[in-house]
Amino acid sequence: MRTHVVDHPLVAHKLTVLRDRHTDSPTFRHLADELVTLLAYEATRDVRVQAYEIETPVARTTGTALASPKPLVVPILRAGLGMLDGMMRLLPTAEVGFVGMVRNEDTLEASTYAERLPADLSGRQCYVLDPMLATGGTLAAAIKFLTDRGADHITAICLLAAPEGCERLERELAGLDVPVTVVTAAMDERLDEKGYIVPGLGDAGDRLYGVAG
Ligand SMILES: O=P(O)(O)OC[C@H]1O[C@H](OP(=O)(O)OP(=O)(O)O)[C@H](O)[C@@H]1O
Ligand SMILES: O=c1cc[nH]c(=O)[nH]1
Ligand SMILES: [Mg+2]
Repeated sequence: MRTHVVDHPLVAHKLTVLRDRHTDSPTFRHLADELVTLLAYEATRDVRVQAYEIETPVARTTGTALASPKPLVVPILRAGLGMLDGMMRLLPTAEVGFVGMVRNEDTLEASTYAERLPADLSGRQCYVLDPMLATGGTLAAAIKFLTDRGADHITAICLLAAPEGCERLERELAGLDVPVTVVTAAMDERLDEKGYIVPGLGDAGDRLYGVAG
């Protein structure tokens, strides 16, 4: 598994405002949307393309188009939904699948409450959207959903990651022969005793939607 921390002054600034506890939900949603588009630019460097013939006003030429089958974008509900528009801005023709997962705040175990994914994902690139990679339980389970259906290339886009989550993901995906890359705006220090990322930004779903998670 590869982890790519995007190092860009605009990413760092927007993340700073996102973290600020005084940032309200409308601003939080707007910034999360902008950040995802910046991260998606990096995360799609290896999106599959195919040759595509066109005619310019001057001459015929061969360019590229997204290869078929189109990539699948998978927001992990709730908080991943706040990243969907920012991703689709760059991949408007991608297909979207949904997985709803919630972490039990006592056991920190993730469980699935909704899932709408194509049954067969063989040969598909998948872009998983989840703002927080904390213990790694949610993302590990979501990625297994996709590889069990045949996905052969996985990129997770996160706003924040914790070292513990990356290590767990590394362990849980070790035997997998599918390349998995995590693209994140920052690698934070650690998790606290409640499994929250430090310094983090709080509970992403609550920050996005203004209600208790
Ligand atoms: O890496 P983990 O330890 O699994 O934690 C990360 C998950 O925790 C939060 O989800 P939460 O369960 O709060 O649901 P929500 O997205 O609906 O807020 C966040 O949105 C991630 O999905
Ligand atoms: O810091 C954290 C950890 C898990 N989930 C969140 O939303 N925030
Ligand atoms: Mg939450």
